[in-house]
Amino acid sequence: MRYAHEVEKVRAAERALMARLPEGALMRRAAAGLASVCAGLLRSGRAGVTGPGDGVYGAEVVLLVGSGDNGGDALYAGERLARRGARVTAILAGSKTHEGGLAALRSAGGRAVEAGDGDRPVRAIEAADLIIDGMLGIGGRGGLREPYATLAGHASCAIATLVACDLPSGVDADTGVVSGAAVHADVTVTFGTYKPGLFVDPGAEHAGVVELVDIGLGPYLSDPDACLPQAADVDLWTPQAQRESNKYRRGVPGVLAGSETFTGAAVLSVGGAVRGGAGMVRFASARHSVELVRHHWPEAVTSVVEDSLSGVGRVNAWVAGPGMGTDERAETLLGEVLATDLPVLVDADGLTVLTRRRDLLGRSAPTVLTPHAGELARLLGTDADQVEARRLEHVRRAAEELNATVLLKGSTTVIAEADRPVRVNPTGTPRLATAGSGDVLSGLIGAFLAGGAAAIDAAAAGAYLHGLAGRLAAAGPEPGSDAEAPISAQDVVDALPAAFRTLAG
Ligand SMILES: NC(=O)C1=CN([C@@H]2O[C@H](COP(=O)(O)OP(=O)(O)OC[C@H]3O[C@@H](n4cnc5c(N)ncnc54)[C@H](OP(=O)(O)O)[C@@H]3O)[C@@H](O)[C@H]2O)[C@@H](O)CC1
Ligand SMILES: [K+]
Repeated sequence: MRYAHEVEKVRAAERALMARLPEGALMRRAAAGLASVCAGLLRSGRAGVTGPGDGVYGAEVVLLVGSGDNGGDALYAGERLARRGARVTAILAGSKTHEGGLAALRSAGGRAVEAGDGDRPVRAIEAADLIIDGMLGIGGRGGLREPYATLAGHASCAIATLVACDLPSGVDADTGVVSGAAVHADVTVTFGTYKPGLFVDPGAEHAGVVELVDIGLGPYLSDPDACLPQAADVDLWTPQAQRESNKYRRGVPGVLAGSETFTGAAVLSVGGAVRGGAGMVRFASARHSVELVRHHWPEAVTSVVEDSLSGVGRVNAWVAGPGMGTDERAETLLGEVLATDLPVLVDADGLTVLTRRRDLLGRSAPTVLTPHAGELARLLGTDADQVEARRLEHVRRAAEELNATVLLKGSTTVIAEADRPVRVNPTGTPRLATAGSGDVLSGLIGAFLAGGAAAIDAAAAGAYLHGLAGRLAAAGPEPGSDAEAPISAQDVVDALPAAFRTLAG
């Protein structure tokens, strides 16, 4: 798991640690880590001069330097690279410049130009092998002002490898929100702890590959605000098929989905549950949906239901909502599911019913809600645009107000439960924005809930494997190829076994 802390907590830890260290020591640690990553990039030939040598000697390095300590880090890192023979040019963009850092760079042979000095900054950026973005770090607020915005544009278009110091300038550290221009980095070297904005789009997408440099903040950091699960975590959260396990031990999800008119959602949701490792899936719906599910998934045990689930048989968790409609019948059946003391996942039409029946959420068993931005906006009585713009804030609020584990789908899927760090899913792909993809996710999470996983673990594992299956389906079987193709929700179902296999690897 990777853990992220908001700015306020980073600052508090920084103060506590700084009180024990000589002045400037922390900045020098950060700069040493930054310089070391940059030297590694130059050495590997990913950036800069190729041929014999260490890749640093003779490399053209440009520093974009802002007025705060982020600029200071960049200047001290530039000093280190200059001492190893790099030709370092600092472009001074702030109203003031970190004096110690600038003096150190100059003493190592580096030079400085003002951002407003004609075309010299642009020429330096165009000639660079590697650019360090030291304009703004955790002190940045709102959209980038000039000349930062213009420099961010030039640097992001340059052929040089672009390394962001602590975080890409223009990305909000706590939320990942980008308002206007921002640096689009290849690599971000972040200090002490990850920042939530590096996990969540559009910030995540601007950060590129993120490298964490340990500067000793760890013991002084309080609880994290967000975390990014890794394959090993997901492996722990997915119920393992023990050798002795029979189909009941692995857990039986019940899927309440589809209707006389809408059948596709039901087929896909059951598909997610079957491929999620459920020993057996019980499916309850209107006759037409039942017929289609029996045809596609003979392994499901089906029941035609009207206005009661009494004949469905024993289940360990419920998935309710995909394609089930929003009429009175749907409301009655959803009410019956939520009145049980079993874990329940509610998705799609089920969420629409909940907008008018919030009272159904007054339960003590685990509840997982899987809305997209529009559905969450309706549940919270706000606009979808607001939810999209501030996803972390809204998912946290929803978990508190709705008494549930809330998984907000989208460019970055985020999962919240009261009093816990938000889990951010690292595996999504825009290719998953396709009809029926969410239905697959609901069944998959349902399988994990039925297998005994805690609600937040089931949701995070489901999002991870679903995203990975989407990526694998889009990439196809060609190893090492970057080519991708559009995918259908059924392709995601079919790629789930391959996604599971990567966990073992
Ligand atoms: N925490 C740690 O443990 C460590 C932290 N370290 C480093 O310190 C960094 C934080 O430094 P910091 O506090 O000086 O803030 P920083 O990001 O450089 O910028 C502040 C300046 O930006 C300006 N400004 C703001 N918004 C703007 C905008 N939209 N557009 C344009 N300008 C804008 C604002 O100017 P003002 O609005 O006041 O005029 C203010 O002067 C941190 O990210 C890390 O790199 C390491 O050295 C060691 C360990
Ligand atoms: K930066």
